[in-house]
Amino acid sequence: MIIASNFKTNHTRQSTALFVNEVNDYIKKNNISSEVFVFPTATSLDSFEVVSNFSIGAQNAYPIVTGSFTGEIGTSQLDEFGIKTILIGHSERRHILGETQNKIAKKYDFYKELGYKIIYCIGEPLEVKNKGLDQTLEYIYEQFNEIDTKYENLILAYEPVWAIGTGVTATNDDIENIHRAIKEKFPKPLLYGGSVKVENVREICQIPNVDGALIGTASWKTEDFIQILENTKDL
Ligand SMILES: O=C[C@H](O)COP(=O)(O)O
Repeated sequence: MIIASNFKTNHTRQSTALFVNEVNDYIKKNNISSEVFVFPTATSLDSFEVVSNFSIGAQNAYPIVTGSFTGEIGTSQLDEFGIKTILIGHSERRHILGETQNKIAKKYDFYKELGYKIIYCIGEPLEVKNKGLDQTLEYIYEQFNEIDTKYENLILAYEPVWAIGTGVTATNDDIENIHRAIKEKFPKPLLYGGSVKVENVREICQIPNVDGALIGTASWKTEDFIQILENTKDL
């Protein structure tokens, strides 16, 4: 399984370090074989010493080494901490921060050329979901425009926008149908994200074509994230 925690705009430098160290200890002591990712805020990135199946990634970065892009970070800031994993295409960046598909594709190409592991997010808003499965898939496929889906270090994450941070998880049938369709077209590891919780993570991770979960809200307390890892460790 692949289990990822996206901190979004939560946690401080200090609480991130406590979280990462506790999770690392748990993974080590319990021989957890899942691939685990944590995406802290940019200000909380650091040179954490973690086991090989645990990676710290960037929630976002600009496609540049260094330059004049106020408020952004580039690869020289990521290199300082050995960060080689990045989230691209998250719905909050698409819909709240206005990243277009073209900009996302440029960022994707830049980080692909550098060999980063990319967790690439796709997902539809409620008004699209309400039009039915065909239109939902059509919308999702457009989010692959100009994206090299054959890239070896690519992990996909299907996150319906209406399920993110709302407490409303997609139904198992919805997840199964969408994951089957995406997987047929793009055979890459595929995570589900959107109100995954301690209580439902195991069931969701057992749906066919679900290779893990990308979790926000329910992953921010150390004990909850550890419980999520515990609930999925044998899958
Ligand atoms: O990146 C994570 C997703 O946006 C899911 O967030 P959530 O678990 O709070 O719904």
